[in-house]
Amino acid sequence: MTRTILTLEQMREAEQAAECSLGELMERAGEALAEAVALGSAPRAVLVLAGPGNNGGDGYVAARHLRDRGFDVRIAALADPKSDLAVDARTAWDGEVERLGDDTKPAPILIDCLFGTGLSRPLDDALAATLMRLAERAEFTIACDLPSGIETDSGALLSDVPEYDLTLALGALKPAHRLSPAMRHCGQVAVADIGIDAASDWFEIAEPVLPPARPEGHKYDRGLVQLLAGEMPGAIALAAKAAARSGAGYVRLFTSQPIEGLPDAIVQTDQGSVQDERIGCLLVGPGMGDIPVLITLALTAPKPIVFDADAIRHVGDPERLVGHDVILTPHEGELKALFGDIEGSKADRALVAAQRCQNVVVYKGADTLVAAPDGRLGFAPPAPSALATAGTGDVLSGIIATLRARGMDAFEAACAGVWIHGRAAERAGDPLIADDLIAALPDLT
Ligand SMILES: NC(=O)C1=CN([C@@H]2O[C@H](COP(=O)(O)OP(=O)(O)OC[C@H]3O[C@@H](n4cnc5c(N)ncnc54)[C@H](O)[C@@H]3O)[C@@H](O)[C@H]2O)[C@H](O)CC1
Ligand SMILES: [K+]
Repeated sequence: MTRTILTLEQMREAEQAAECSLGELMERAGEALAEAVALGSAPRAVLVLAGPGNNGGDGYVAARHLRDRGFDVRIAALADPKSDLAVDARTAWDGEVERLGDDTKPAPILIDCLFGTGLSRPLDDALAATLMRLAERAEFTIACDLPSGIETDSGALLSDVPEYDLTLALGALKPAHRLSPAMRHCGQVAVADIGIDAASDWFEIAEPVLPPARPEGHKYDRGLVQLLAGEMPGAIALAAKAAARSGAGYVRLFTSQPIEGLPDAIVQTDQGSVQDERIGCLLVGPGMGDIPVLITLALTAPKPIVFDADAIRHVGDPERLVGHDVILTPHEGELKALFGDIEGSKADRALVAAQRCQNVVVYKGADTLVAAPDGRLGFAPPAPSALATAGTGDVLSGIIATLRARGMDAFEAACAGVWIHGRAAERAGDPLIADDLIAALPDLT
């Protein structure tokens, strides 16, 4: 199921538009938090850290529900509640409230309800140190909505942040749950349905529905991926194999020198035209090197194109791509080479890039994003860090080119490719090499 991602502003609007009262939202949030803890542990000692805002309010509610479920609950508060909702939640808790500090004793279960989406500045050093110490001493750590210390829209760490076992996102995912560096601190991320129902163009990329192959179809129905080789054969060979193993009907490589070791089914030729109507998608860039004329050639083709790696660096001006049907797959350095410095969070940068070239941009990294010029933004679910090895990007471009050639729309193909690539990495294990990803593709495509 696709999970919606809401910014701080959208979250506040959604809260106001909710059919129930804000108090009811907080009650559901606290109850969901207690439920999540009870699912993960038999009743035992719990320490709830409560902040001054509504995140703290959720903590008082959760404490009440956990005590009802037989947990031995302590609350340590940073300060008295400031918001009306949090005051009400505090009042409904008839147990003791400790003052949070250096001498706060740890417990096997730690619930962090210090700050959520309202965090506006770094935690004080002493508070951050206390949080780190208590998290280290706990066996099960859970963050309410967000780990405290994280900026919700950018995913930046404003101070030291523990790595939690579980983060319970309230109402919807926030950008920080799927952006680096914050995402690595969230642990497993579950979403609690508290009655907020907001639409957004931002979402977590989910398992794709791939186009079925027609039983009576021929090889061109399954897609002809046309690759243009450049100076270095290794990268384009990986992309070609990935394209073939992702279910392309036909993979053809224009190359002046045959590349050794490729399956015979991948046709290598120095003849042919990018004008061939049967081409489903062109792929240019892996191993291209310094042959920018390949970009000019590809842009004469009347068909969709994937530009990866060196091709991105050689486009020159993003506006050159306007009016063409292109998917760009830059990592950080390539994005900067083509678009220069763009202000804002990674999400902002991805969308600005897509706007400027009027095409789909797959902005790669530990937190890959897929941006469309119309404002849609897909956030990749976490993928193994073992993907940070040479050649994995070539494999991704090969997968995306095949999905595009199989008839998927550019944004859908890019999102699906990113999802499949991440799952292939999970299957390949750690450490992996790019070839291991290719071996995992047939089961996923
Ligand atoms: N969105 C929903 O539908 C619901 C969200 N809930 C929870 O409410 C928080 C957001 O609450 P808010 O009061 O806006 O913010 P916080 O609790 O995160 O903190 C605000 C509070 O803290 C002060 N502050 C900010 N940064 C610092 C700092 N570094 N040091 C000290 N103090 C700081 C700030 O001035 C405010 O006073 C959301 O995440 C959910 O957990 C509700 O449950 C209802 C449903
Ligand atoms: K929190």
